[in-house]
Amino acid sequence: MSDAYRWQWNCNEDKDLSHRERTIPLDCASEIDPSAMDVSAEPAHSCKLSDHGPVVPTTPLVIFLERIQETALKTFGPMKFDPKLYVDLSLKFDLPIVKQAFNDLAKTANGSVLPSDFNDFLNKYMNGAEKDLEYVKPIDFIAEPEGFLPKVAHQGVKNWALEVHSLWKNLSRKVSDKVLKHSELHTLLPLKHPVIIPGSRFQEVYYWDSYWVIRGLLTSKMYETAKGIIFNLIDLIETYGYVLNGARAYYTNRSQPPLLSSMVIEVYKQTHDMDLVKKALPALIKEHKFWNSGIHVVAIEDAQGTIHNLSRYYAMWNKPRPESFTIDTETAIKILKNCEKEKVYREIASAAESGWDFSTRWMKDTSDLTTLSTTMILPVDLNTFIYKMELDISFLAKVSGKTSDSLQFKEASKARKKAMDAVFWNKEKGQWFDYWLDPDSNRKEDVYTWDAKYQNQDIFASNFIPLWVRFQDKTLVKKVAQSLQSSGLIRAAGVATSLTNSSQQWDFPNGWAPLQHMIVEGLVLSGSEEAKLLAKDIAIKWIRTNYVVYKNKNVNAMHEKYDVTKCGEFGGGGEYVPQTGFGWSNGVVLAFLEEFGWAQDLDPQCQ
Ligand SMILES: OC[C@H]1O[C@H](O[C@H]2O[C@H](CO)[C@@H](O)[C@H](O)[C@H]2O)[C@H](O)[C@@H](O)[C@@H]1O
Repeated sequence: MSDAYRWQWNCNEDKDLSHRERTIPLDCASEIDPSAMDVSAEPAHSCKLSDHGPVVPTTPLVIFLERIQETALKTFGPMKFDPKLYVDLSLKFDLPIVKQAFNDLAKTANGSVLPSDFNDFLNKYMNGAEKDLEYVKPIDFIAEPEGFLPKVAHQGVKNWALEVHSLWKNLSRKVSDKVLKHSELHTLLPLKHPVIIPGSRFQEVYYWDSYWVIRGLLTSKMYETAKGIIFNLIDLIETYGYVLNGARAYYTNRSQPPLLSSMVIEVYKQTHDMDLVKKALPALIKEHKFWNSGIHVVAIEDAQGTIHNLSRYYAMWNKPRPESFTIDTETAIKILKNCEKEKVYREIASAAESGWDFSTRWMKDTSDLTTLSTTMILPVDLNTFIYKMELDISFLAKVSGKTSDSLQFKEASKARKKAMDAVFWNKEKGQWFDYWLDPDSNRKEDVYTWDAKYQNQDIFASNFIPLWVRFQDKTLVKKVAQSLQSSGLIRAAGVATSLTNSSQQWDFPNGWAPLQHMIVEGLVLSGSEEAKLLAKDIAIKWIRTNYVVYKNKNVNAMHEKYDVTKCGEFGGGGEYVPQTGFGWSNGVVLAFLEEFGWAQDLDPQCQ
């Protein structure tokens, strides 16, 4: 990346704004003197690693709610404190009125308020997140759809599956008219179509979660609801140029694992809806450009001298994440220089963009979050998703009669496959490894030089995600399946995320529904009998643990993640308490039951 390009990002700072309010538009001009733009007021050379990259503007409401969040922490204390709650509040009056009332509150020297005064203020001037959304029964929900899970013979499992299916009603919402009319008072974004939320603290749509929600909805024969979700995501691309992490004003500075094309393909396979395809295609092409230009793309020269392009996560943000403002501020407290803090904040936000927030996968020191280096890693899974996006766009363009687009994306997919083979694939180990970009590596201009020593050979479930798309090659699948079996990831209740117990949620001993699903589906699609048996074994373990937790924990709830070391335990770790609901877990259980069924004599209890 050339310095000329870097400076474009530091060109439009508004000096009248507070440090927190300064933002750098993506398309600002490049003539301004870069040294005048340094927010940290520290010379760049004094920073060990300084931040580079665009910053998407945030809204005055988000900035105000961050102050509310900080005050709430000081007032109520850290016990059971969830910072997200405060950036999800909406205003009952215009921002200047609410700001004034907040400024008028009597505060102690450390910024806390008498709890009763703060509660009165919140009640008088704010609404809770639940007021922004209305429960809505999905138009295509039927208590027992015709042809529902024909392969499930066990009555107990069938009844449970029907309960899971009925959870779509609990998770279905419509953005309220108040939000549509006065969006400036709400951080919830005004989506037109009904949504399915993950559940609990996640009361808004999430990008990659939606793929597994849709897989479940298809099993539930809820095609219209599935299409509505896709249309909302397309609207986000039309507005922002990419799908946001989630449908909140504070998520506009990053995306999430790009799976929209996969959603469109799955719905198209079931409905053959050409209108959907025609609407989706231009948006998908726009999204492809987002992931393959600017900061998201990296050039790397392989051992044979061929130059490849691969993509990386790179959030357009260098401050604490608003939904975790107090947490990120605390994490970076030991970093003294602003320029280095901004770098840490960008790495944190980029890890959130990866969907794996947080994981030792992105950390130099597995016990220290300030060593997150997300933007310096070429991730195997992201490039698998973009490879799939290229194949999907090629297919969708073909069925729409757009032959030249179809050929162009076919070529792009071939180039990425070659790049993934050259950079990630490790023949000896039978896995694809993330590649760490070494800033000091022998680099010619903007091109990194590949070196085997920068493949991260630690074991993560993501090392096996290409199986999901690369299932055509039977010999390769066999090798990868053997490597998976001996990796140590397959445990009593499913596939672990990694082998490192770091207390981060995207690490051992947690297992996540999307990871189980992509690995299992990849093994099934391979057509190899051995791989299929392994897939079935993982799916049965996963279904059992979901079933037993649901039945035995007295709450009849599906969880966000599970502890895969023991059947019947939900997961933990990370920065918030375990959540229930839960969109993608429901989707994956239904998709597995559709694929594998459940025999009458197969006990769903832990063995
Ligand atoms: O509030 C902290 C973080 O929460 C989200 O991440 C987690 O939940 C998402 C919704 O289920 C899921 O998509 C993600 O993989 C989880 O790690 C959110 O996406 C983050 O941006 C946010 O900082």
